Amino acid sequence: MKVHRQSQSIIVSGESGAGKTENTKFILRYLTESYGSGQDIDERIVEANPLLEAFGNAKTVRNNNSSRFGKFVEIHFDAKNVVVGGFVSHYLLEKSRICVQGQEERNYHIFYRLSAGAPEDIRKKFHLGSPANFHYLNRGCTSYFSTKETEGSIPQNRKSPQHLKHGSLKDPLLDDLCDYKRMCSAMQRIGLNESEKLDLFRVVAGVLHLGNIHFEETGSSSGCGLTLSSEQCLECCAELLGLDQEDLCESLTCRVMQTSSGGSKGTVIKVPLKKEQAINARDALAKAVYSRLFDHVVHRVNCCFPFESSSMFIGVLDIAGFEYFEHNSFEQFCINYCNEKLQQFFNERILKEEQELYQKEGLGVNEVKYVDNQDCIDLIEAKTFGILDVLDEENKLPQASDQHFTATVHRKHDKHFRISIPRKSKLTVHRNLRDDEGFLIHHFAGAVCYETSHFVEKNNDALHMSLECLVSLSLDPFVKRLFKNDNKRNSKQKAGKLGFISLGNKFKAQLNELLDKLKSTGAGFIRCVKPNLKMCSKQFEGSQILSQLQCSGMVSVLDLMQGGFPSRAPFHELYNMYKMYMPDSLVRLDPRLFCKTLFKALGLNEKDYKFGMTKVFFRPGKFAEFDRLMKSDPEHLSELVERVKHWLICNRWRKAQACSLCVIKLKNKILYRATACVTVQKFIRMFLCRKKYKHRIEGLLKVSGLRRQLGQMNEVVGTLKEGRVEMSKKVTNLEATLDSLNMKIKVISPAVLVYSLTSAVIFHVSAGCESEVNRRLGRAWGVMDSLDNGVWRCRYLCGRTKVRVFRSLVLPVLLYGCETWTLTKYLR
Ligand SMILES: Nc1ncnc2c1ncn2[C@@H]1O[C@H](COP(=O)(O)OP(=O)(O)OP(=O)(O)O)[C@@H](O)[C@H]1O
Repeated sequence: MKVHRQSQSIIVSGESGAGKTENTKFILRYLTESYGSGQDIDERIVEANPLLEAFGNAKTVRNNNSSRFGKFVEIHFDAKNVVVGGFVSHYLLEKSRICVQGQEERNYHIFYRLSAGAPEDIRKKFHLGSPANFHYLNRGCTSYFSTKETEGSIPQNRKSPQHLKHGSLKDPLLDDLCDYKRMCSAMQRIGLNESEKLDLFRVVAGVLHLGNIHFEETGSSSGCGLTLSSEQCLECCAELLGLDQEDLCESLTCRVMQTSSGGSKGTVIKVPLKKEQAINARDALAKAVYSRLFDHVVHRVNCCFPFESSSMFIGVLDIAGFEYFEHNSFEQFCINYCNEKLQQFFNERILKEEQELYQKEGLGVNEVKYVDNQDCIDLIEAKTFGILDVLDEENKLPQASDQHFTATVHRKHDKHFRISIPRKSKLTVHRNLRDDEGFLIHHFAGAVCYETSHFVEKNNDALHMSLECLVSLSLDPFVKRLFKNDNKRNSKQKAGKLGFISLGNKFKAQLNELLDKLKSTGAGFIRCVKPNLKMCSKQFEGSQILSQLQCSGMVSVLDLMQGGFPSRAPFHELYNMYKMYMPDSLVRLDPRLFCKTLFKALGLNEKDYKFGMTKVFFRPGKFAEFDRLMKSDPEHLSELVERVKHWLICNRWRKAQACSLCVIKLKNKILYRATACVTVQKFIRMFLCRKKYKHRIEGLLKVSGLRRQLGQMNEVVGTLKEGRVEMSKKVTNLEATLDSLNMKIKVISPAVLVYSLTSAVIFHVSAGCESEVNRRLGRAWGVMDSLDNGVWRCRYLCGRTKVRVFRSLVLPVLLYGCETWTLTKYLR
């Protein structure tokens, strides 16, 4: 960012448990500690993590501290590269976990940390107990993470029977009791006051009690009612969420409908819900409340490091990698879609753009093939036909069903090679699915079979109107605020109809916004690789590691790296970075020559770098090596400068000798084919006509013996065609010439290139007294180097032979335009 003056992003990716979050934390800490303002804003950015992790991370079978949401953390800097603030965007919190988890998994950490660590008064106030007492926790793992030291500090009545029987969970980085304290101090440090903290805890407890409300068929009607034991939970939940107890009960067991036709149009009626429907309503409410709470936590965190303006930012993206389980649902579908997009970005940035750059700069690196996944992205996100839009259409149908949606997807894409029916899966468990129960997508990283049951439900982010009204009119100002925007939407939503907010398309929009942002920055990638599935250190399972590298496109990248040059810098940037270490005589050099001279003098291995048209490219790690050499101690530096000077002179001399030989050889080789020719003599004569330059050029010709050499050159330039020489292009200064060469090389003929260069040199060498000639000489050699560029490009235009012609045309001019003794002086 400092060098390129451009915002940067770092995309950290990998499987669950590979280390994305840990590494993201290292990056954030590094940036804030190295470039922080020394004020508490730096600390706040780092301290936001324990809070976000408490609400958004959970124990899964793959990772004890798995982030169940994606985040993009931007650290903003001012013009002096000092941290001024931060901003966190979050993506796709896994909502299903709030209500149910796998047997060995847990709900979000906050539930357990609160149970294990909250002081007795909070515990009583929020009616908390052991995790085993809560329906939303007790179907998964109910044990706490603890260590030997903290195990004794957790009161027995807070531990579940599972914890008491099997002991606590162990992880060097997790401890629910300590983490509770850490989270509280993080809250304090980032500026949350006591009442804000309690608001968060109260809603968390409210969700737990909501889950304990159970229903039973009433028998008398088709509806259901609360079980007897649930009355107490209803009371707790209503109290904690600021709801009226009766309203809550009614909203969970009935749905308000408004008749839309007939004489009774507009009449509001209550339709009792069946037990299953009531359970769904309860879970939907719990998910909505918790996810709003999470949105609020992120929002609140963002308020802790505000900034008015910033010059640039470095963003770190930590988002779940490609996922494939035995059973894959809408969550995996979204996350894999996201990974397809990120992979495409990676391909474009690392492989496509890189190769295009190599080609443009003429490095001659072999092409690396990679799979373009645009077709898979289109399959998911294309308008009308894409799976996301098909799903939205299904959601809008009066009788939406997962089977109908699946059948439509298969019908619309029956010939698409990326999608097939579950029967085509290699796994038996998928082959047992009916055609309308799932689809198999061939992702860049492998085939994944998605089971489509609940896709329609999961794609809808809206709550039933009765429930939305209930919470958005809560007596608790905090809960009310969580649902503030919904209140406005309610007034527009028709009673009885489940409003529809497409989660899939919301995610698509978020993702496209994120990608636009990433594309506007310089991007770096960190691929985390999980060494084994056992969550233990120092064990490396080769085949698993290899498959992760293949999935993430690393194999193609390594191919490219092997033949490529991952670090690069434009000549002028290197020039600006190192000119302060060099004496004036070298600073006067053209940036390209300056760099070349340095590299040669330093004795860098020529395999480690390459000169392109505008940049110098390095093999991995070589730029750092070079930088270290340049920034070494002053004694070493002065020795280096002497070496640079010596190399420069020797090289010029060698070039001069080589070019003389070249001219003589060419003289004997080249056939004169052109009919209408313009000779060098002709254009020299034209310059002589211009009074302004006449005496200088004449003088120069005398001194340098150029005239004799020109005689030889006349023969050489037989290939220049008069009609293509653009005499009108007056070369006014060297830089302009080079600019115009770089810009116009593709449209002008090689003849013009030679003409422009030659004339530029004559102009400049002849532009002043002897010392000026010497000074200009440095520049003139710059032309030579630029000509090397020209030579490369010309290779494409007209082949090697003519390229040599160009070199030999210009070199003698340069050679005899300088005073030989200045060269030989150094050589001696
Ligand atoms: N650099 C590290 N040093 C020590 N332990 C690490 C490091 N990176 C990862 N780990 C271990 O691996 C575990 C998983 O890491 P992390 O939570 O960062 O994975 P993740 O890729 O973010 O997973 P998910 O996608 O599930 O969130 C950590 O809890 C820690 O135990």
